Amino acid sequence: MTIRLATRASRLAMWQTEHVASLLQKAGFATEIVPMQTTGDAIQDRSLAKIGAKGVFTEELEVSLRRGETHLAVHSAKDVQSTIPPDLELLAFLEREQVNDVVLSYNEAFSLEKPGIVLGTSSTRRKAQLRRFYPEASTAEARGNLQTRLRKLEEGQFDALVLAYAGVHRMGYHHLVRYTLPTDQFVPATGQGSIAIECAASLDEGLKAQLKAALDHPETHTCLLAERAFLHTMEGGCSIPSFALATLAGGVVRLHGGLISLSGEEYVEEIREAPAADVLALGVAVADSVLNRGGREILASIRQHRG
Ligand SMILES: NCc1[nH]cc(CCC(=O)O)c1CC(=O)O
Repeated sequence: MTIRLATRASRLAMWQTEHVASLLQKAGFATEIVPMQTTGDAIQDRSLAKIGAKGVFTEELEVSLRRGETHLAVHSAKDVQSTIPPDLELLAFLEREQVNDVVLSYNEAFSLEKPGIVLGTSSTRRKAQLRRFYPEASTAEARGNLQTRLRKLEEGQFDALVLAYAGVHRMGYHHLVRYTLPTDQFVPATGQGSIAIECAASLDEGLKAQLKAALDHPETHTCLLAERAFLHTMEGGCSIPSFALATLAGGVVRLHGGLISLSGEEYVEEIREAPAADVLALGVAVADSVLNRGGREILASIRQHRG
């Protein structure tokens, strides 16, 4: 049968969806890719923190799943809101790519230590982390898809650009990487580097099982459940500078989660471990600990700041 795949039309989204299609073809399915524009693609002049809406990159895709026009929606796991409506379901997570944030520049001699540098980023988390760990640098807004951001870098709107390695690698820009930022300081956003597969809850159970077997990477899935439980408890979408990275070794999940104020000054983090069977409780426990040790005050000040 032919599996219809809903996707954003950006080059990164199309690359990811072609990757999903090739895995499905190996499992014997025919595929058809159905690209669509999302609110997040249409609005390029404001930062996502200001748009504020949940699911700006996912909603149109979810509508097509509900109407039965497509079987699966392909998302960057990072862009998927922490709560999925009950008539939809996250079926699979693809094997995670290297999770780090990276710094790209056309200048081979680019240095993060040089005073006065301007770094382009569109993420409140990265802005706050840069303020904390590189207080001498300043940041500039860099919204838009990867190609738009790279063009802004080429035009000299900033000295370097901070992005997820996953997208940079998939788009073939890794020759511009000057720094791979360490994940213990630049802890990534929930889901970074993985591709999430969503379907309607009503899809045939036998078909769901076959699709999941073709696409899901169980270790990544376990880690993503921990990170998403953290994000859900944190009550924040992608506009809140929270971070969470789970890793799995020997059946034990280690979750590093936290929250940082916009200035980078307030910083609360927690690292805990639990058996893979207890990932949901682990995500909740790490988030509760962060909220109770100053995270609530950070969230309140961010909300006040937005007005
Ligand atoms: N929010 C945009 C977004 N969503 C997913 C990726 C990169 C790919 C990934 O992390 O899986 C990006 C760009 C970026 O943050 O640099």
